[in-house]
Amino acid sequence: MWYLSFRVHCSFLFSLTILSLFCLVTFYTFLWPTTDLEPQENISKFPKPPVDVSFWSVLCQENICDIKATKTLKLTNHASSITRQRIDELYQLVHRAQNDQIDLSNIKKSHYLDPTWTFEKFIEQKSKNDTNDTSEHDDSSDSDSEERKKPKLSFTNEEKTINEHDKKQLRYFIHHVLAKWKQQHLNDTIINLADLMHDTLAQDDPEKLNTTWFQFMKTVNNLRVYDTHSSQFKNLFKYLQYGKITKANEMSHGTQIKILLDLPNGFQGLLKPYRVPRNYQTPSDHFYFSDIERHYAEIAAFHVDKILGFNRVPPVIGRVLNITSDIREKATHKLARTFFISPANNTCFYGHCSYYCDIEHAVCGKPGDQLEGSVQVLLPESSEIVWEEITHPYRRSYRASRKAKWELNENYCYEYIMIDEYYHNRLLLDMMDLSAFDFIIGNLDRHHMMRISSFGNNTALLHLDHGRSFGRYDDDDLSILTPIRHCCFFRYKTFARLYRVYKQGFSKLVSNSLKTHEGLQMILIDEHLIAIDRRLEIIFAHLETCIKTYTVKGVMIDDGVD
Ligand SMILES: Nc1ncnc2c1ncn2[C@@H]1O[C@H](COP(=O)(O)OP(=O)(O)OP(=O)(O)O)[C@@H](O)[C@H]1O
Ligand SMILES: [Mn+2]
Repeated sequence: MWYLSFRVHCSFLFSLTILSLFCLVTFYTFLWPTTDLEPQENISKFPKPPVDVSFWSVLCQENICDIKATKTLKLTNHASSITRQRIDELYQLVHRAQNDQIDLSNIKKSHYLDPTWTFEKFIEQKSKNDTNDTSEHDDSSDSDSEERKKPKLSFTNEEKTINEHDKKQLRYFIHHVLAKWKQQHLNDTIINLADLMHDTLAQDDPEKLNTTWFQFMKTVNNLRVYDTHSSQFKNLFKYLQYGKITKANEMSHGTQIKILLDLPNGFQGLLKPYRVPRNYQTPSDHFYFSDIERHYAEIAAFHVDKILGFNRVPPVIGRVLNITSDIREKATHKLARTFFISPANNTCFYGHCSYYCDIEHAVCGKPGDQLEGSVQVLLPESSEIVWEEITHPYRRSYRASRKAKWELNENYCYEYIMIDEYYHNRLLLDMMDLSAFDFIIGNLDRHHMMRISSFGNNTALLHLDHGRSFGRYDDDDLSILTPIRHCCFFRYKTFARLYRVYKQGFSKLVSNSLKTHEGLQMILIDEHLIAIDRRLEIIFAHLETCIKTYTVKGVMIDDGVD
């Protein structure tokens, strides 16, 4: 009996040992991987250097308010070469010069630095060498068919480039021409889109005259595309953000997916869907022309333009859509055919376009049917409202193997822009404004400039298409400032506005504007906010260099445009 009890005890102890061993092994097997993760979690608490988020990995992230996407290291402010004090001094210099302007428009030829120099004679003399040489000026491989005839200017072998004397005279001539332009347009009446469309609508579609859309069109004029103080501006966002979508159609222009939404009360919106998260950085081996468009960049660009006081970006707001009820069920047959259910059971579509419109780069609802996007008010185009598309003279080559002319010629502004009468009006300084704006938002993709020619000569450039801006926050692409660096002309009024936002804290203003007026979260991560402050200083540094070379009055121009 004792022996039996001893054996039972032994086998019990034995089983207990085996069980404990089993538990220990199981414990380690299951626990090891978790404890293995712990150090990684700890590491992730430390700031990592900013790295490229690859296109493939980011597509797997959720596309609603992806603020959870790994936050990267806050960059320390890169020093620009200019101090706060110097920027203040520059402002004083510019301000004084502006109050002390002479009326250049009434100055006769005798006041030219060289009274024998005239623009006509200069062109005539230079054109002599040009007659047979067409290849030199044919930039058609860079651009789509350019209908406008550009002036031709070439130089003899002995004189490879424009000489210093002619450059000086040409600069003076530009000041003179823009002063004259200011005089001619000082009393221009402001024209709005509603007035341009009124008569035709009254005849063909009188009901449209009573829509909120028509009311908004009254605030889109030749100088700016909205008025922040108007009730129309405030109302507009309700339609873009919440208006019931009645039709979803693909927009045929452009190279990436964009959906035209029919909204209530006559509005139409241009939807750019979520593609990548806020901390996406364009891979450094990607060219600007293959960069994927970002909905948050469209939204951020609108706010930056508004804070800078240009008011040239048609209003945009973020919207959370239901991919099925807002898009699929309202889609045209052509668009609807590209919808499918992904292996993760999400509704997706890819549409038709030349970049990223395939099943590998589909736009998917996630989580569930939800999809974020930017919705921009669509401005009309009709027989009364004619748009003008100007090939940007500083456009990039859009080829990996080729550089554009402006990249190889430091005198490009003198030889191609200043001599071209097409720029002898507000367009020249609108282009400088655009250069500053594009530099701030990091937009390399300004292939064309758009304006509404039905407004006449005094028509502002519209700032459209910023889907490829905010591509990098750790790099400032100085080449975007080439028009300013080459031409060294800038508007007094723009300078004053840049300085005002600089003093008030540029990124703070942008970030407040986003917080107050934008529904989507964290449109610009801190790294981008730091970058825009830094870039504003770099613009001042560029202007300082221009001023050192050409004096304040040689650089700053008042063409009457606010
Ligand atoms: N808000 C708007 N109102 C009216 N027309 C617009 C608006 N936004 C864009 N467009 C028109 O649609 C065209 C294409 O839009 P957008 O440039 O945004 O597309 P994209 O795919 O980026 O084009 P690309 O690849 O050629 O740069 C513009 O050039 C302009 O003519
Ligand atoms: Mn584009």
